[in-house]
Order: sequence, then C-alpha cells, then structure tokens
Amino acid sequence: MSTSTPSPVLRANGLAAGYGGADVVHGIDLELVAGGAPVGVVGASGSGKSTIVRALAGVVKPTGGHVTWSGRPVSRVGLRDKKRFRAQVRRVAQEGLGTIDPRSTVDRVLGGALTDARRAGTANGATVAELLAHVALEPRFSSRVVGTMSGGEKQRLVLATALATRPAALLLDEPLTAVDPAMRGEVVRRLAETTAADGTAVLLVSHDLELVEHLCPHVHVLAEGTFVASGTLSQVLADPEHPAVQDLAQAAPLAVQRFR
Ligand SMILES: Nc1ncnc2c1ncn2[C@@H]1O[C@H](COP(=O)(O)OP(=O)(O)OP(=O)(O)O)[C@@H](O)[C@H]1O
Repeated sequence: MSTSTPSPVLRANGLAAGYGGADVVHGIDLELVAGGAPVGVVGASGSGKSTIVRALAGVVKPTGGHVTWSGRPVSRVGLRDKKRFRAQVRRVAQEGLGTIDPRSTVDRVLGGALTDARRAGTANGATVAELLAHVALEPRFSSRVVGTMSGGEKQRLVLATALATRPAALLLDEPLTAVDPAMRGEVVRRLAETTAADGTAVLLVSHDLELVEHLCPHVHVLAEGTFVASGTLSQVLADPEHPAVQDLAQAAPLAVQRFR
C-alpha cells in the first residue's frame, strides 16, 4: 500500500466568499482529490452551497482564505492557463444550459465539446455516442435540437458536455433536479462509473439526500455559511446535534428511516 497521500486537485482553506462586501460562507475547508471518493455538501436553501461551488470554480473571488488548483491560487490563474483550468475544473450549475446554444443540435454541442477536449489535451478518443451513454441518453438524441429537449434531458446533456473534457474536478450543483427519480438513479450509477474510471474528483451539492447517499461516501452539512457536521450521511443523520442536521433529518424522514 502506498503511504503517499495524493495532492488535491482543488482545495479550499478557510474560504470566505460572498456578494457586495458581505460574506455568505466562511471558514470552509474542503479537499477534492484525484481518484478520491466524491464529496457531498447538503444544507438548507440559502446556506451558501452554490457560493462554495462558485468560489471553487473561480467564478466568485474569495474574500478570505484560499482556493487552490493543484497548489496554485485559483484567483491568480492567468489568461494562458484559463483554458486548461476550465477544461480541468468543470462546474455543472443549476442555472440551466449555460453557454449551450438551444438552436444547436446535440451532436454539434457534444462534438464541439470533444474538439475543446482535444485542444486542451484531455481527450481520450471518446465519441458523441459514448458521451450520450454516460448520461443514459439514447443514441437517437444526437440529431435533436437542444431547445426541443425536456428539462431533464437538457440537464443530462449539460452533464455530458462537462464529462467531454475528462475533468480532473467536477463540481455538480443540483445537476439532476429535472430528472425523474428512476432515471436519476441510473444517471448517477453511470456517473459514478465514469468518474471513478477517470479518477475525477467530484463535489456534489444537492437537496436530494438519496442522490448524495448514492454518490458520496463523505458529506458536509452547511448551515449559515459554515460546515456544522461532516462524515458519512448515515453518521451525520444518526447523531443530529446541530439544529440544521435536525432540520435535514425532518425534511427527509424516509431517507433517515433507511439510514437508521
Ligand atoms: N449574485 C448574488 N448577489 C447577492 N446575493 C447572492 C447572490 N447569489 C447568492 N446570494 C445570496 O447568498 C446566499 C447564499 O446563496 P447560495 O446560492 O450560495 O445558497 P444555496 O445554499 O446554494 O441555496 P439553494 O439551495 O437555494 O440553491 C443567499 O442568501 C443568496 O440570496
């Protein structure tokens, strides 16, 4: 067994971040390690989950502490390395299609993502059909115009686009809210396989405890901008010391029953 600990792809140390001069998260310590187990962040609406993801992705600048990418501050990634950073650290946000053109076809969108991956030097010869399979979309979707897809199909397309660059870190912010529970389970199963095979470090932010439980052996509970409990989801829910964990347990009684 190797004694060396792999260094994190992304690390937050005492991270504070917010908007308009007011911090909404503070004192956040988090590590995403290549080949490591996916990490989950759960917590009430407005507790700051998306803000942590934005800070890790370099979209929001820390007001305190540090976010580092392979040891370098994300806030100081220069123009020259921006492309590599964007290919290596992919954020799938809850805000919808992002930069994907709804008038484009799936084939063109995913083909373009694969071209970007080749340019960034991260491609592994994957095809559009393989990317579709990673998110349980059938091959017939390749000719579809993006704007005609259902909400859940679009979310799976966004995820496939992120997987195209074989990112070192994948930051998932409520990635499958519009996907029905049965299909969500299937997508997560495939996602777990793909990211484990590639050694992708995964962070999942979600209200869906079942989704978090399926993917993430380790979770942090966020309350008012700070982590108040950490461990496996069953450990955290079995000992709800903090009111935020009690709220979480009450909001998901079925999930809690299963964990007990
Ligand atoms: N662009 C912004 N400008 C000002 N305030 C913001 C902005 N984005 C988020 N906030 C505020 O920061 C706080 C944390 O928001 P954030 O989106 O990180 O929470 P969240 O835990 O992801 O919530 P949800 O589960 O509802 O998505 C909230 O009070 C929110 O209103």
